[in-house]
Amino acid sequence: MTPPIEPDPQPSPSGGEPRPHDPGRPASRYLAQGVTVRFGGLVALDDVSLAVEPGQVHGVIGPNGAGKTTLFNVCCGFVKPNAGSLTWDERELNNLHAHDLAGLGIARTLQGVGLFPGMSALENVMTGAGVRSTSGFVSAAFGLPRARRDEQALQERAMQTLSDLGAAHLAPRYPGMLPYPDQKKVALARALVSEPRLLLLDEPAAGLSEGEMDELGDLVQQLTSRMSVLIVEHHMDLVMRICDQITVLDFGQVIARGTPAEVRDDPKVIAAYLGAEVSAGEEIDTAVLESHGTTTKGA
Ligand SMILES: Nc1ncnc2c1ncn2[C@@H]1O[C@H](COP(=O)(O)OP(=O)(O)OP(=O)(O)O)[C@@H](O)[C@H]1O
Repeated sequence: MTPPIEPDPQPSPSGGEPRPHDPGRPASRYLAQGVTVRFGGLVALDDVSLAVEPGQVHGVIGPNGAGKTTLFNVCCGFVKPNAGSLTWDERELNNLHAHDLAGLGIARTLQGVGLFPGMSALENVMTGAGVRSTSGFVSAAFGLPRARRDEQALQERAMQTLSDLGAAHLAPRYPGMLPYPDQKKVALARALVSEPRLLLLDEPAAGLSEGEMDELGDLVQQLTSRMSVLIVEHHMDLVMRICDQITVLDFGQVIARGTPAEVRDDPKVIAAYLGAEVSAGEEIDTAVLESHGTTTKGA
């Protein structure tokens, strides 16, 4: 049986090593409870629950078609579940829409980077922070001083965010001119510029080289001092390295949850990836995982 979600557990940090105490640490918990999604006769998610604990990285994995993207889409308001609830800041998110996220302190990146082609990288990043602009529509429309000051501050913050990702040089360039990994950096900067408290990442490592993936992993771990992270990802090495907790889906159901070590050694997880029962305790053969819809570092 899948272990139940504990009422309010202490964070269980990656690899069992306690994270250093940080007074500015995030305090909110993101909960999905009993989420069910049907597409016609197909049950894509069946009573799925997960908890993203404050300041943790929570991974969602599973073979192809397991329901990972559907769960991600529910968490960011793209798909309305047939049953179940989402809770954030101890408040139930009834009828969540994607456009509500920014106001809730939640940001996301998608599989397709979705940058605006007619805007520079810097302008794209600035769009991610629109909600934090304090000047009203009228002052913006008439170019009043307050709007100009806001615009200036926003531009500086967007530049700083790009710079933090080592991407300041991309600022004036247009997405169509950028290689895919750089487009992903800009998309990540656009999510981070709003200073979210929860970051939802859908396959952020897709299309990245081994070195870029290492960099991404380090970055995500650094972000946990300011935010919690939910990540859907195929690259097993990355997931195992950076996640504190992992939820494993198969055929729309949670088949396991726990630390990377717990999940890696779970016979149900191994069987789901291999499509057959194998002996408990056997290491997941990463080459086999690859051929079952899960890629490893550098794949
Ligand atoms: N909009 C949709 N309409 C109908 N069926 C859908 C829709 N979206 C997903 N599905 C089905 O729901 C199931 C779960 O799909 P989902 O994309 O969530 O899985 P996944 O784990 O993300 O797969 P992958 O790793 O291949 O991206 C699949 O059987 C898929 O075909």
